[in-house]
Amino acid sequence: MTVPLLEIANLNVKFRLGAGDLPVSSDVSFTLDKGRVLGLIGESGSGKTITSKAILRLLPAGGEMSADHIRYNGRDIAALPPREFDRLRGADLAMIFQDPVGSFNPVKTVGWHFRKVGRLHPGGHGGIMADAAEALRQVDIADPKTTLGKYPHQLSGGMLQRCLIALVMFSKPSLIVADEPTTNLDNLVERQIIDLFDKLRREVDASFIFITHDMTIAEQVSDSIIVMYAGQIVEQGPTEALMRDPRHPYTQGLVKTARELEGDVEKLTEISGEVGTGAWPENRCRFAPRCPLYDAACDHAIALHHVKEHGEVRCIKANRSEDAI
Ligand SMILES: Nc1ncnc2c1ncn2[C@@H]1O[C@H](COP(=O)(O)OP(=O)(O)OP(=O)(O)O)[C@@H](O)[C@H]1O
Repeated sequence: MTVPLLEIANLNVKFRLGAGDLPVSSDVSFTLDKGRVLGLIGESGSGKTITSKAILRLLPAGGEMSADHIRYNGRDIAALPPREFDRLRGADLAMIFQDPVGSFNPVKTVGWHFRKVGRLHPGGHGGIMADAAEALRQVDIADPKTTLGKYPHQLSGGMLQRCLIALVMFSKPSLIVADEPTTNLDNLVERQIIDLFDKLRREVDASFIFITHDMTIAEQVSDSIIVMYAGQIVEQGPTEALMRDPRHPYTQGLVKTARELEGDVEKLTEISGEVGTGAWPENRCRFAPRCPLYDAACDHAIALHHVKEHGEVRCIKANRSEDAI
Protein backbone atom coordinates (compact mmCIF):
# COMPACT_ATOMS: atom_id res chain seq x y z
CA MET A 1 0.00 0.00 0.00
CA THR A 2 1.37 3.46 -0.87
CA VAL A 3 1.80 5.82 2.05
CA PRO A 4 0.08 9.21 1.56
CA LEU A 5 2.39 12.22 1.54
CA LEU A 6 0.37 13.93 4.24
CA GLU A 7 -2.08 12.56 6.81
CA ILE A 8 -3.73 14.98 9.22
CA ALA A 9 -5.87 13.70 12.10
CA ASN A 10 -8.01 15.97 14.28
CA LEU A 11 -6.12 19.19 13.85
CA ASN A 12 -7.39 21.99 16.10
CA VAL A 13 -6.18 25.58 16.11
CA LYS A 14 -7.09 28.38 18.49
CA PHE A 15 -5.80 31.84 19.31
CA ARG A 16 -5.21 32.85 22.90
CA LEU A 17 -6.66 36.34 23.14
CA GLY A 18 -7.10 38.64 26.16
CA ALA A 19 -10.83 37.95 26.21
CA GLY A 20 -10.38 34.13 26.07
CA ASP A 21 -9.69 31.50 23.44
CA LEU A 22 -10.78 31.98 19.82
CA PRO A 23 -11.24 28.60 18.12
CA VAL A 24 -10.28 28.76 14.44
CA SER A 25 -10.19 25.16 13.15
CA SER A 26 -11.81 22.12 14.70
CA ASP A 27 -11.11 18.44 14.09
CA VAL A 28 -9.67 18.85 10.62
CA SER A 29 -8.63 15.47 9.15
CA PHE A 30 -7.54 14.66 5.61
CA THR A 31 -4.94 12.86 3.53
CA LEU A 32 -3.04 14.01 0.47
CA ASP A 33 -1.39 11.55 -1.89
CA LYS A 34 1.88 12.16 -3.67
CA GLY A 35 1.61 14.20 -6.85
CA ARG A 36 -2.01 15.23 -6.16
CA VAL A 37 -3.63 18.63 -5.79
CA LEU A 38 -6.05 19.31 -2.95
CA GLY A 39 -8.27 22.38 -3.28
CA LEU A 40 -9.11 23.99 0.05
CA ILE A 41 -12.15 26.19 -0.38
CA GLY A 42 -14.34 28.35 1.84
CA GLU A 43 -15.23 31.98 2.35
CA SER A 44 -13.04 34.47 4.15
CA GLY A 45 -12.56 33.55 7.80
CA SER A 46 -13.42 29.86 7.40
CA GLY A 47 -9.93 28.83 8.55
CA LYS A 48 -8.19 27.79 5.31
CA THR A 49 -4.99 29.78 5.77
CA ILE A 50 -4.61 29.16 9.49
CA THR A 51 -5.14 25.40 9.06
CA SER A 52 -2.40 25.26 6.40
CA LYS A 53 -0.05 27.48 8.39
CA ALA A 54 -0.55 25.23 11.43
CA ILE A 55 0.60 22.23 9.39
CA LEU A 56 3.76 24.12 8.32
CA ARG A 57 4.23 25.55 11.86
CA LEU A 58 3.89 29.10 10.56
CA LEU A 59 1.12 30.21 12.95
CA PRO A 60 1.24 33.87 13.99
CA ALA A 61 1.88 34.75 17.64
CA GLY A 62 -0.90 33.62 19.96
CA GLY A 63 -1.87 30.71 17.71
CA GLU A 64 -1.85 27.21 19.22
CA MET A 65 -2.26 23.93 17.44
CA SER A 66 -2.95 20.36 18.54
CA ALA A 67 -3.47 17.22 16.47
CA ASP A 68 -3.74 13.47 16.99
CA HIS A 69 -1.06 13.20 14.33
CA ILE A 70 0.45 14.97 11.33
CA ARG A 71 2.20 12.33 9.26
CA TYR A 72 4.52 13.26 6.45
CA ASN A 73 5.62 10.31 4.32
CA GLY A 74 4.34 8.06 7.11
CA ARG A 75 6.34 9.76 9.87
CA ASP A 76 4.61 11.75 12.62
CA ILE A 77 6.04 15.27 12.41
CA ALA A 78 3.68 16.90 14.95
CA ALA A 79 6.16 16.41 17.78
CA LEU A 80 9.35 16.95 15.77
CA PRO A 81 11.84 19.25 17.61
CA PRO A 82 11.83 22.79 16.09
CA ARG A 83 15.31 22.48 14.53
CA GLU A 84 14.45 19.24 12.76
CA PHE A 85 11.13 20.65 11.61
CA ASP A 86 12.84 23.77 10.22
CA ARG A 87 15.21 21.55 8.25
CA LEU A 88 12.31 19.53 6.84
CA ARG A 89 10.38 22.69 5.93
CA GLY A 90 13.43 24.27 4.31
CA ALA A 91 14.03 21.26 2.10
CA ASP A 92 10.59 19.80 1.46
CA LEU A 93 7.70 22.13 2.28
CA ALA A 94 6.95 25.47 0.66
CA MET A 95 4.22 28.10 0.82
CA ILE A 96 3.25 30.57 -1.89
CA PHE A 97 1.40 33.51 -0.34
CA GLN A 98 -1.27 35.84 -1.76
CA ASP A 99 1.17 38.69 -1.93
CA PRO A 100 4.48 37.69 -3.54
CA VAL A 101 6.15 40.96 -2.45
CA GLY A 102 6.54 39.73 1.14
CA SER A 103 8.39 36.61 -0.04
CA PHE A 104 11.22 38.63 -1.63
CA ASN A 105 13.96 40.68 -0.02
CA PRO A 106 13.28 44.13 -1.56
CA VAL A 107 16.95 45.09 -1.78
CA LYS A 108 18.09 41.91 -3.54
CA THR A 109 17.69 40.87 -7.17
CA VAL A 110 15.57 37.93 -8.29
CA GLY A 111 18.83 36.11 -9.14
CA TRP A 112 20.08 36.55 -5.56
CA HIS A 113 17.00 34.64 -4.29
CA PHE A 114 17.76 31.73 -6.63
CA ARG A 115 21.40 31.70 -5.49
CA LYS A 116 20.29 31.66 -1.85
CA VAL A 117 17.86 28.77 -2.34
CA GLY A 118 20.35 26.90 -4.56
CA ARG A 119 23.51 27.34 -2.49
CA LEU A 120 24.00 23.56 -2.27
CA HIS A 121 23.54 23.13 -6.02
CA PRO A 122 26.15 20.64 -7.32
CA GLY A 123 26.73 22.74 -10.46
CA GLY A 124 27.86 25.83 -8.51
CA HIS A 125 27.01 29.36 -9.68
CA GLY A 126 26.76 28.40 -13.38
CA GLY A 127 24.47 25.48 -12.61
CA ILE A 128 22.22 27.61 -10.40
CA MET A 129 21.84 30.33 -13.03
CA ALA A 130 21.14 27.82 -15.81
CA ASP A 131 18.47 26.05 -13.73
CA ALA A 132 17.04 29.38 -12.53
CA ALA A 133 16.68 30.55 -16.14
CA GLU A 134 15.01 27.26 -17.03
CA ALA A 135 12.59 27.61 -14.06
CA LEU A 136 11.68 31.13 -15.23
CA ARG A 137 11.13 29.84 -18.77
CA GLN A 138 8.78 27.19 -17.35
CA VAL A 139 6.60 29.95 -15.94
CA ASP A 140 6.58 31.66 -19.33
CA ILE A 141 9.03 34.46 -18.60
CA ALA A 142 10.45 35.27 -22.01
CA ASP A 143 13.74 36.91 -20.99
CA PRO A 144 14.95 35.06 -17.88
CA LYS A 145 18.42 36.61 -17.91
CA THR A 146 17.10 40.16 -17.66
CA THR A 147 14.53 39.14 -15.04
CA LEU A 148 17.22 37.54 -12.85
CA GLY A 149 18.98 40.91 -12.70
CA LYS A 150 15.86 42.84 -11.63
CA TYR A 151 14.76 43.95 -8.16
CA PRO A 152 11.27 42.98 -6.93
CA HIS A 153 9.92 46.55 -7.22
CA GLN A 154 10.87 46.58 -10.92
CA LEU A 155 8.41 43.76 -11.66
CA SER A 156 4.59 43.79 -11.85
CA GLY A 157 2.55 41.71 -9.37
CA GLY A 158 1.92 39.03 -12.00
CA MET A 159 5.60 38.81 -12.97
CA LEU A 160 6.65 38.63 -9.34
CA GLN A 161 4.14 35.86 -8.65
CA ARG A 162 5.59 33.95 -11.65
CA CYS A 163 9.11 34.46 -10.24
CA LEU A 164 7.97 33.16 -6.85
CA ILE A 165 6.38 30.09 -8.43
CA ALA A 166 9.60 29.51 -10.40
CA LEU A 167 11.66 29.91 -7.21
CA VAL A 168 9.50 27.37 -5.38
CA MET A 169 9.73 24.93 -8.30
CA PHE A 170 13.49 25.42 -8.42
CA SER A 171 13.77 24.35 -4.78
CA LYS A 172 11.92 21.12 -5.64
CA PRO A 173 9.74 20.74 -2.54
CA SER A 174 7.45 17.72 -2.10
CA LEU A 175 4.56 19.77 -0.71
CA ILE A 176 3.54 23.24 -1.87
CA VAL A 177 0.81 25.24 -0.15
CA ALA A 178 -0.43 27.94 -2.52
CA ASP A 179 -2.59 30.43 -0.60
CA GLU A 180 -4.84 32.30 -3.03
CA PRO A 181 -1.87 33.02 -5.29
CA THR A 182 -3.99 35.05 -7.71
CA THR A 183 -5.97 37.22 -5.30
CA ASN A 184 -4.15 40.47 -5.98
CA LEU A 185 -3.94 40.06 -9.75
CA ASP A 186 -6.24 41.33 -12.45
CA ASN A 187 -8.48 38.85 -14.28
CA LEU A 188 -6.27 38.26 -17.29
CA VAL A 189 -3.13 37.66 -15.23
CA GLU A 190 -5.15 35.51 -12.82
CA ARG A 191 -6.17 33.26 -15.72
CA GLN A 192 -2.55 33.01 -16.89
CA ILE A 193 -1.30 32.06 -13.43
CA ILE A 194 -4.06 29.46 -12.96
CA ASP A 195 -3.23 27.95 -16.36
CA LEU A 196 0.38 27.89 -15.23
CA PHE A 197 -0.47 25.97 -12.06
CA ASP A 198 -2.49 23.58 -14.14
CA LYS A 199 0.54 22.99 -16.38
CA LEU A 200 2.96 22.65 -13.46
CA ARG A 201 0.85 20.17 -11.56
CA ARG A 202 1.17 17.83 -14.53
CA GLU A 203 4.91 18.37 -14.88
CA VAL A 204 6.36 18.51 -11.39
CA ASP A 205 6.44 15.70 -8.91
CA ALA A 206 4.99 17.69 -6.01
CA SER A 207 1.72 17.67 -4.09
CA PHE A 208 -0.22 20.89 -3.70
CA ILE A 209 -2.69 22.32 -1.23
CA PHE A 210 -4.34 25.05 -3.26
CA ILE A 211 -6.30 27.53 -1.13
CA THR A 212 -9.00 29.54 -2.86
CA HIS A 213 -12.45 31.00 -2.32
CA ASP A 214 -13.28 30.43 -5.99
CA MET A 215 -14.98 27.13 -6.78
CA THR A 216 -14.22 27.40 -10.51
CA ILE A 217 -10.51 27.69 -9.80
CA ALA A 218 -10.67 24.79 -7.33
CA GLU A 219 -12.40 22.69 -9.97
CA GLN A 220 -9.77 23.47 -12.58
CA VAL A 221 -6.66 22.79 -10.52
CA SER A 222 -7.65 20.12 -7.96
CA ASP A 223 -7.96 16.35 -7.89
CA SER A 224 -9.97 16.55 -4.68
CA ILE A 225 -11.66 19.36 -2.77
CA ILE A 226 -12.17 20.17 0.89
CA VAL A 227 -14.88 22.70 1.71
CA MET A 228 -14.40 24.49 5.02
CA TYR A 229 -17.03 26.40 6.93
CA ALA A 230 -16.58 28.03 10.35
CA GLY A 231 -13.36 26.15 11.03
CA GLN A 232 -14.73 22.72 10.14
CA ILE A 233 -14.59 20.54 7.05
CA VAL A 234 -18.20 20.35 5.85
CA GLU A 235 -17.56 18.31 2.71
CA GLN A 236 -14.64 16.58 1.04
CA GLY A 237 -14.26 14.29 -1.92
CA PRO A 238 -12.96 13.85 -5.47
CA THR A 239 -13.40 17.06 -7.47
CA GLU A 240 -15.57 15.53 -10.17
CA ALA A 241 -18.07 13.94 -7.72
CA LEU A 242 -18.23 16.97 -5.47
CA MET A 243 -18.82 19.40 -8.33
CA ARG A 244 -21.37 17.16 -10.06
CA ASP A 245 -23.33 16.30 -6.94
CA PRO A 246 -22.52 18.59 -4.00
CA ARG A 247 -24.26 17.35 -0.85
CA HIS A 248 -23.79 19.99 1.85
CA PRO A 249 -26.13 22.99 1.38
CA TYR A 250 -23.10 25.30 1.68
CA THR A 251 -21.22 23.44 -1.06
CA GLN A 252 -24.39 23.43 -3.15
CA GLY A 253 -24.51 27.22 -2.86
CA LEU A 254 -20.86 27.57 -3.88
CA VAL A 255 -21.26 25.27 -6.91
CA LYS A 256 -24.48 26.99 -7.98
CA THR A 257 -22.81 30.40 -7.88
CA ALA A 258 -19.81 29.06 -9.82
CA ARG A 259 -22.07 27.65 -12.54
CA GLU A 260 -24.04 30.90 -12.71
CA LEU A 261 -20.81 32.85 -13.13
CA GLU A 262 -19.81 30.59 -16.02
CA GLY A 263 -23.29 31.06 -17.55
CA ASP A 264 -23.01 34.83 -17.17
CA VAL A 265 -26.44 35.19 -15.47
CA GLU A 266 -27.53 38.68 -14.46
CA LYS A 267 -28.22 38.02 -10.77
CA LEU A 268 -26.12 35.55 -8.82
CA THR A 269 -27.55 33.35 -6.06
CA GLU A 270 -26.14 34.53 -2.75
CA ILE A 271 -25.65 32.49 0.38
CA SER A 272 -27.08 35.11 2.73
CA GLY A 273 -25.39 35.97 6.03
CA GLU A 274 -21.74 35.51 6.88
CA VAL A 275 -19.55 32.94 8.54
CA GLY A 276 -18.81 34.92 11.74
CA THR A 277 -15.89 34.19 14.01
CA GLY A 278 -15.13 32.04 16.97
CA ALA A 279 -18.21 31.75 19.14
CA TRP A 280 -19.74 28.81 17.30
CA PRO A 281 -22.30 26.72 19.17
CA GLU A 282 -21.16 23.16 19.92
CA ASN A 283 -24.70 21.80 20.06
CA ARG A 284 -25.93 22.90 16.67
CA CYS A 285 -24.81 22.67 13.05
CA ARG A 286 -22.55 25.70 12.49
CA PHE A 287 -24.19 26.42 9.15
CA ALA A 288 -27.71 26.39 10.70
CA PRO A 289 -28.25 30.19 10.79
CA ARG A 290 -27.76 30.35 7.00
CA CYS A 291 -29.11 26.98 5.94
CA PRO A 292 -32.26 26.68 3.79
CA LEU A 293 -32.76 23.10 5.08
CA TYR A 294 -32.39 23.88 8.79
CA ASP A 295 -34.88 22.36 11.25
CA ALA A 296 -34.82 21.24 14.88
CA ALA A 297 -33.09 17.97 13.91
CA CYS A 298 -29.96 20.05 13.18
CA ASP A 299 -29.73 21.21 16.82
CA HIS A 300 -26.83 18.99 17.83
CA ALA A 301 -23.16 18.74 16.91
CA ILE A 302 -22.99 17.18 13.46
CA ALA A 303 -20.16 14.76 12.63
CA LEU A 304 -18.64 14.19 9.21
CA HIS A 305 -19.99 10.97 7.74
CA HIS A 306 -18.94 8.92 4.76
CA VAL A 307 -21.07 8.99 1.62
CA LYS A 308 -20.55 6.11 -0.76
CA GLU A 309 -18.49 6.95 -3.89
CA HIS A 310 -18.51 10.59 -2.89
CA GLY A 311 -16.48 11.45 0.18
CA GLU A 312 -17.50 12.90 3.51
CA VAL A 313 -20.27 15.33 4.42
CA ARG A 314 -21.18 17.12 7.65
CA CYS A 315 -24.96 17.34 7.18
CA ILE A 316 -27.78 15.10 8.36
CA LYS A 317 -29.85 16.03 5.30
CA ALA A 318 -27.19 14.90 2.85
CA ASN A 319 -28.03 11.17 2.80
CA ARG A 320 -30.03 9.74 -0.05
CA SER A 321 -31.53 6.29 -0.57
CA GLU A 322 -28.86 5.44 -3.18
CA ASP A 323 -26.15 5.95 -0.53
CA ALA A 324 -27.29 2.91 1.47
CA ILE A 325 -24.65 0.18 1.30
N1 LIG B 1 -3.15 36.51 14.25
C1 LIG B 1 -4.44 36.24 14.52
N2 LIG B 1 -4.98 36.50 15.73
C2 LIG B 1 -6.27 36.23 16.00
N3 LIG B 1 -7.12 35.67 15.11
C3 LIG B 1 -6.65 35.38 13.90
C4 LIG B 1 -5.29 35.64 13.52
N4 LIG B 1 -5.11 35.24 12.24
C5 LIG B 1 -6.30 34.75 11.83
N5 LIG B 1 -7.23 34.83 12.82
C6 LIG B 1 -8.63 34.41 12.74
O1 LIG B 1 -8.70 33.07 12.32
C7 LIG B 1 -9.88 32.87 11.52
C8 LIG B 1 -9.51 32.11 10.28
O2 LIG B 1 -8.63 32.91 9.49
P1 LIG B 1 -8.01 32.39 8.13
O3 LIG B 1 -7.05 33.42 7.67
O4 LIG B 1 -7.53 31.00 8.28
O5 LIG B 1 -9.29 32.38 7.18
P2 LIG B 1 -9.33 32.08 5.65
O6 LIG B 1 -10.42 31.08 5.45
O7 LIG B 1 -8.00 31.71 5.12
O8 LIG B 1 -9.79 33.49 5.09
P3 LIG B 1 -9.17 34.39 3.90
O9 LIG B 1 -9.75 33.82 2.66
O10 LIG B 1 -9.71 35.75 4.22
O11 LIG B 1 -7.68 34.31 3.99
C9 LIG B 1 -10.46 34.23 11.27
O12 LIG B 1 -11.57 34.38 12.11
C10 LIG B 1 -9.37 35.18 11.65
O13 LIG B 1 -9.90 36.38 12.16
